[in-house]
Amino acid sequence: MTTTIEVAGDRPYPVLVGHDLLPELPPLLGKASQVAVLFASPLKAHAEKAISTIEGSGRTVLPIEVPDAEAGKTITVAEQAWEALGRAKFTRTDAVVGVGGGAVTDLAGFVAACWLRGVAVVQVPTSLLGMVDAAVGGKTGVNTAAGKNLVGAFHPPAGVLCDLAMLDTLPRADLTAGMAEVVKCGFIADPVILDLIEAGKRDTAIAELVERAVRVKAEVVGADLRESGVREFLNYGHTLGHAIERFEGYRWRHGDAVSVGLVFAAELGRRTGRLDADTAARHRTVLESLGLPVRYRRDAWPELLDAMRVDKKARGARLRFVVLDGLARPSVVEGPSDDELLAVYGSVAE
Ligand SMILES: NC(=O)c1ccc[n+]([C@@H]2O[C@H](COP(=O)([O-])OP(=O)(O)OC[C@H]3O[C@@H](n4cnc5c(N)ncnc54)[C@H](O)[C@@H]3O)[C@@H](O)[C@H]2O)c1
Ligand SMILES: O=C(O)C(=O)C[C@@H](O)[C@H](O)[C@H](O)COP(=O)(O)O
Ligand SMILES: [Zn+2]
Repeated sequence: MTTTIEVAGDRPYPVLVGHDLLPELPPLLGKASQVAVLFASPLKAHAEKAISTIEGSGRTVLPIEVPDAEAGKTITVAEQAWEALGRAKFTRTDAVVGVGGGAVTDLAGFVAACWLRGVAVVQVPTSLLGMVDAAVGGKTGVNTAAGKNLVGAFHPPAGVLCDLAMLDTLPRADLTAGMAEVVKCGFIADPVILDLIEAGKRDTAIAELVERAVRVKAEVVGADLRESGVREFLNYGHTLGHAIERFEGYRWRHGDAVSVGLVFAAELGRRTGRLDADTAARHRTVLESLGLPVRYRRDAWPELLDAMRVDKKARGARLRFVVLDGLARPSVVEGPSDDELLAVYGSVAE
C-alpha cells in the first residue's frame, strides 16, 4: 500500500511512502526533457533502475556519480555537477533527481537550487534518514570547514519517493543512525513513535515509523519552510550534534551525532527547570536501546562550544537551543552561560 503525505506551501508536493514507487517518478518530472540523476557508487543499482524508468518516459538522462556520504556534500562536488549540467545545456525546464542517502539528496537539492537560480528536483531517498528527514522539506546544502550545512538554500522538491524496499540494502549502522531522527520526531511531536520503539517494534513497524516521522516533518515544513518559527524545533539535538560532526571532520554519521545531541538537549531542558527528570532520562534509554551513542569525548568541549557559535539558530553571541518543556512540547532556550553548558555537557562526557 502506498501512502501519500502532502506538504503544503507555495508549491505543495507529495511524499509517497510504500514499495515499488519508481513508476511514480516520471509524472513528477514535469516538462523536463533532460534529467540529471545524482547518486553515489553504493546506490548504483538503485540509480540504474531510476535511470531506465526515466529513459522509458522518453527523456534523456545525465547520470552524475558523486563521492559517497559527506565526502560528496562539498562545494567542489557541486561545482563539478554544475559543469556537467553546463556541458549538457541543461535548461530551466529540465530536472535533477537525487538517489541516495541524506548527503546525496542535500547535494542534489543544492545543485538544483543554484542551477539557473532553480530547477526542479525530485528526491528518491534510499536511507531511513533520507526518507524521514533529509529529502523532505527543501533544506539543501553542503558542508564547509567552518561548519555543517553553512552554505545552502531552501528549495523544496517537486516530489519525494520513499521506497521502503530500498532499506533492504541499507547497512544496519546507517539504519540505526536514521532512527535518531525518528526518535527526535517522537520527542518533539509524536510520542507514539517512542511507544513503538520501546515495544521493540523498530523493524516490524518500520513503515508506520517512517510515515509518522514524515508526517511530523511535513506538518512543520509546510507551516514554516524558511525556519522563521516552528521549523527550529526540527533542529532538536542538532546544536551539539553538528558540532560533533565538525569535530569529527564529518566522518561520524549525522544520526549518531544527533543522538548525543538529543541527550544533551534533554539535560539542558531538565537543568533549566523545563523538563521532568523521567522524560529527560527516557531520551538516553530509548537511544541506547537502539544502539545509538549517548556519550562523547570530554576533551572536545572547548572546540564543540566554539563550533556551536556558528549554529544557524544563534543570534549574535547568544546561543539558542531547542529544548522540551515536556513531552511533545518543544521550545527554545536562549543564551545559557558557558558554565551552564559545560555542566550539561558533563551528562554526556566520557
Ligand atoms: N536537508 C535536511 O533537512 C536534512 C535532514 C537530516 C539530515 N540531513 C543530512 O543528511 C545526511 C545524512 O544522511 P544519511 O544518514 O542518509 O547518510 P548518507 O547519505 O551519508 O548515507 C549513509 C550511507 O548509507 C549508504 N546508503 C544509503 N542508502 C543505501 C541503501 N539503500 N543501500 C545501501 N547503502 C545505502 C550511503 O551510500 C552511505 O554510505 C547528513 O549530511 C545530514 O546533514 C539533511
Ligand atoms: O529540516 C530541518 O529544519 C531540520 O533541522 C532537520 C535536521 O534533522 C537536519 O539535519 C537539517 O539539515 C539541519 O539543518 P541546519 O539548518 O541546522 O543545517
Ligand atoms: Zn538532522
